[in-house]
Amino acid sequence: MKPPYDAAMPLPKAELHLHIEGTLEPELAFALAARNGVELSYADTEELREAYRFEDLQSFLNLYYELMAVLRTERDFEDLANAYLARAAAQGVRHAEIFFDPQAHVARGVGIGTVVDGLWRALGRSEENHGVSTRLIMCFLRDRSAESAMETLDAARPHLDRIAGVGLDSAEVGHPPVKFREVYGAAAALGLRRVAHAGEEGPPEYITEALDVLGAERIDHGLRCMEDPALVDRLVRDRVPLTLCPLSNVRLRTVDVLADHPLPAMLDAGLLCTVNSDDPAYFGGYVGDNFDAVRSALGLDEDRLRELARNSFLASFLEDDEERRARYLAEVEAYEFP
Ligand code: HPA
Ligand SMILES: [Zn+2]
Repeated sequence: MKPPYDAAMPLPKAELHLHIEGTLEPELAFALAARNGVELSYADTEELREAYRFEDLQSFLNLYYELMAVLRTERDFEDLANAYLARAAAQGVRHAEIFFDPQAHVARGVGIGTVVDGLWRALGRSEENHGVSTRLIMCFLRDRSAESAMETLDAARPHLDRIAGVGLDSAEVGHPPVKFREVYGAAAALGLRRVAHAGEEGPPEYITEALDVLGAERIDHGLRCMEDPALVDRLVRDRVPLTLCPLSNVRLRTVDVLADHPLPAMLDAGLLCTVNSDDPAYFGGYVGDNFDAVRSALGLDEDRLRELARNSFLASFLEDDEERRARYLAEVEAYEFP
């Protein structure tokens, strides 16, 4: 068992926006390809890394879905999750709420049971092995049909004891939240928490819809709320958390350069912002790297960094374990910057 708090650790934080498939590092992709006899269309890790030049969300998603072909067995998902948890722990992550994309696996003939059981082999022992508490959030792919989302929720029923909530990801524009009204209603009736990607590439109206139609409790990204002052007022008033991913925004060209990122303006506006890594293997850094990058590019001071860490625990789904949340928050307040 790891000690609960070590002053030599980085700033304690929760990670709330992390796609487990987006933690597939090139080295692990090649190792799993070899283990499973899967042919990749890249000669080596260097050639694969060359492909990590994205124009937008879709160009990233194309590679993200392609590389998933190497994930086939429970052990693959276990190894993937353990690799992430070890890296996250080293960057101060104490709690992680982890997305996974079952439809992308089921479409390749890998059942949802393989995915959940495999991930759980790592997550179920994460506290002992990594000192990180976890939750699992099942995402629906918004560029697939509403019927497919509902089938996915049905297929997940035997596994709901290990799934804390549902989310919505993949290609945003043209796939408004309203498309998923029914499945979110069904998820709520099953007692699942609800989050949704909105306002990454899509317009501010998608954020409003995610709140009003889907009952989203957190907005993933939400960057484009800044185009609508009335929406910002609402998000501030209702303390709706936003899970921002600064390095992702630069890599997917939502923001030109990190120095132009609206995070400082969003914090000044009183928004409950958190900093996360999204797909760290693809976007050049894990959550601690995102903290370091915004610290240097945006000149955030220690009070702001502590606020971001505090927000991450306030925004987390730890309502079922308030004692733990209080412990994490105390660690944030006690943290001494080096
Ligand atoms: O950043 C993202 N946005 C939308 N869908 C995703 N699926 C993985 N990463 C992302
Ligand atoms: Zn995301």
